[in-house]
Amino acid sequence: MTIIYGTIVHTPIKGQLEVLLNALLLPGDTKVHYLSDFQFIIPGLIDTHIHAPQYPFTGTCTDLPLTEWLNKYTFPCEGKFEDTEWAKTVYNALVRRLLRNGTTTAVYFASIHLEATQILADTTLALGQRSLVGLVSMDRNAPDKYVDTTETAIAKAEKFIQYCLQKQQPTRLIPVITPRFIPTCTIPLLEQLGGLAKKYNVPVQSHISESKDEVAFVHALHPDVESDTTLFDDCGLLTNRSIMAHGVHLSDKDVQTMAQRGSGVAVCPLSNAYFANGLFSATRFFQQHQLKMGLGTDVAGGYSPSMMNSMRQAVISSSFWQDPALQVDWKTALYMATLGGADMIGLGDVIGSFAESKQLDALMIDLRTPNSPIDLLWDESIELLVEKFINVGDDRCIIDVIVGGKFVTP
Ligand SMILES: Nc1nc2[nH]cnc2c(=O)[nH]1
Ligand SMILES: [Zn+2]
Repeated sequence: MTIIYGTIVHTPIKGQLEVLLNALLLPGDTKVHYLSDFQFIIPGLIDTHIHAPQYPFTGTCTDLPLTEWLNKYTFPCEGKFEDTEWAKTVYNALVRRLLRNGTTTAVYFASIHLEATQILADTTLALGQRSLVGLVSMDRNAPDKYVDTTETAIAKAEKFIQYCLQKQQPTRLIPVITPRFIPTCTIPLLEQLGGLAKKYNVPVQSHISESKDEVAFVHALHPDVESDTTLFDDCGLLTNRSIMAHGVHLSDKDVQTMAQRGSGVAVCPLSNAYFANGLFSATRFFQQHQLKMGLGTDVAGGYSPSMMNSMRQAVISSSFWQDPALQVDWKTALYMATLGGADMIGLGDVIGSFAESKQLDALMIDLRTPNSPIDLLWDESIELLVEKFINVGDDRCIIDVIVGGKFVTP
């Protein structure tokens, strides 16, 4: 058995940091880790929205509006995952990179390929990352080489769900129904995916009211439909396990509907800065509708695979609201990246904060590690140390990564 003794920091209540000087009991070997004054433990970070097959072009190609970006860069890159060797190479690199950056749970969009999506699921299990994985469904408005028919899309989605369920790892590997977004899905496809979500009681993910061009595209396809929200709802895709990315152009009525269904938004502030043509009203939607929310990187629409950059961008972008009451502070960003995200993805009883009844997903942080990006020049309270880590720390400060009580540091 391993005991970690030292400072533990988490956000059990939105906007509030709790610091515990305590001991954590871990199943495993028989060592005692005593943390130094510059080390502390925080919950593992949860990326609630990331596109695994877009990892090769992360950090480039953000020069076009969403629909042009999809056609020029994204669909061609995702299409290459027909090649299973390529999928193994990329997914192995990605999952390691995410673990190194403290992402202990990730909610993935894969591609339309069954084998490559199974490889992503296997890779997360093998490397010890908790994951929710979706095989992408689309049956129109995509290149001929990278699109399914309604029938093949449904058959693949169902096969992938069965593949994951048969692994019997209900808190480790969860299959997700994944209509890409409304423009690439016919209504029969959306309805049948809603049927699968119900049949297997699995989560749903998609993109919702992301950008001006996306909203216009949906309006051109469905002039009589009020919004993405009403169409998803009509197709049975807004459940208490629905994870909808972006939501920058949701109306209050949409948010009310989502909140009533128990659905949540994966807020992706970095990619919103490039594609969304607006700011997400996180604080207002939480206060007025108690909307569930997590944070996502949205790689590669977001240029960074690190959730630290998502947290920072959540704070930075919210500073553009004139009203200080609408801004997001770093503690709230940490909450969204941990317990907020856990609640939204249906794992709030399992991970996201420290409690005896929960599994232990945690990061060991060291601000005095060799090569640390942080110079500590005077005495600072633990709260200031955590704030410094959130704002200027990086993977060099994350010295250990623990999932389910097991060290999975790459
Ligand atoms: N950001 C983003 N939005 C989308 N909408 C449909 N597909 C995508 C995608 O891959 N990334
Ligand atoms: Zn996305």
